Amino acid sequence: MFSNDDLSSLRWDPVANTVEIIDQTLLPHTLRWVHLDSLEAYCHAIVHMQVRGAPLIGVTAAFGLAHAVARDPSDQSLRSACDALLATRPTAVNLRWALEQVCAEIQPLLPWARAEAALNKALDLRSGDIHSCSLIGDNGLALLQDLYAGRTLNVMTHCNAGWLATIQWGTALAPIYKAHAAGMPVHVWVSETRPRNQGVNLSAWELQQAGVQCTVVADNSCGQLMRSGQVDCVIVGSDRTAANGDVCNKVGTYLKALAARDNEIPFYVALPESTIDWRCPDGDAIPIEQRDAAEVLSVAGVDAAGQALEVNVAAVGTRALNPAFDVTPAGLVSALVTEHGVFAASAAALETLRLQLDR
Ligand SMILES: CSC[C@H]1O[C@H](OP(=O)(O)O)[C@H](O)[C@@H]1O
Repeated sequence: MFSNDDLSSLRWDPVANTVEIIDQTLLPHTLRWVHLDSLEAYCHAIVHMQVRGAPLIGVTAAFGLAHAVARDPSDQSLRSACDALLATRPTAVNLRWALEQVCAEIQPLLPWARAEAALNKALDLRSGDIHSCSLIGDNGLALLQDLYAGRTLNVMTHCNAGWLATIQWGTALAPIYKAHAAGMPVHVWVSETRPRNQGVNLSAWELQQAGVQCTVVADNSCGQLMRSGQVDCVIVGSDRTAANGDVCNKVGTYLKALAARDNEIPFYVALPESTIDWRCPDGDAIPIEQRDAAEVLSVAGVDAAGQALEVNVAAVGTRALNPAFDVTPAGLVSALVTEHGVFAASAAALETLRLQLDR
């Protein structure tokens, strides 16, 4: 699995000198690769969730900055491109992290040297993400093996934290792919994840492509599945984890963490170091993206003839609120699964990691 770029969510086209991304708003019904050939196209792709998922947002933005610098390497161009990309979505810290990584690399350089250095940095971040997510898979696999008792292991996940949210492997789904590859019988409860349906649209598609058994369930049925003993553990991703271990992830994560705690089920968060915000003291300091209410009031899909359509599910004039994320307090998280190992969701454990990494 993941032996080629066809199982990557973003690939570099050296001929066209642009990246190609999968337009995730069309999945699972249509798999379409799209060239991003302007800074506006990169920003549009992130704002409208053609690409989504914290690590993928960061890597995409890095290539977007490299694209802008290749056209105008001036300090002003660098600043305005960073501002435009940073303004696309507020919650996933990988966006800021990736832009800072590229800027740190090229700001000291003379303008004529910046374009190549920016592209090389973006390519490094892309390959680094693949490596980090593979290691997250290895570290998470050890936790699944500890839980495995000779029968199918039932893992619940929320939203999509698979390879579509990163470059390859994913974060929350990486241990599942590793377990499947190792021959462990594993089944995934895929929570649909209203309102953007990343679970039913993306995770279910990914897992089926990989031959991993999965069942889509309504978000609201997950508590009963846990209470009736049908869930061995929950694994989710993160968009920003604070220095005290609080986890900001797709809205609905907090409710699953509460149900898991009530049923004494391990609740794991899988994330790369790039998703830890060392400057953020706790979850209350994390900006929660408020998306268009229309996403709650309508559903997109295809009709019986396979034609794309969007239907309104509420009466005209109905009001809706659409927070895209929530914060799960560190005390509800059993462990943080990173590329550097498994850590307690606590300020002390993360401080140990920070010192280990010299951040
Ligand atoms: C591996 S990060 C995945 C993370 O990103 C998703 O948010 P969105 O689809 O809005 O970008 C969700 O929170 C996932 O857990």
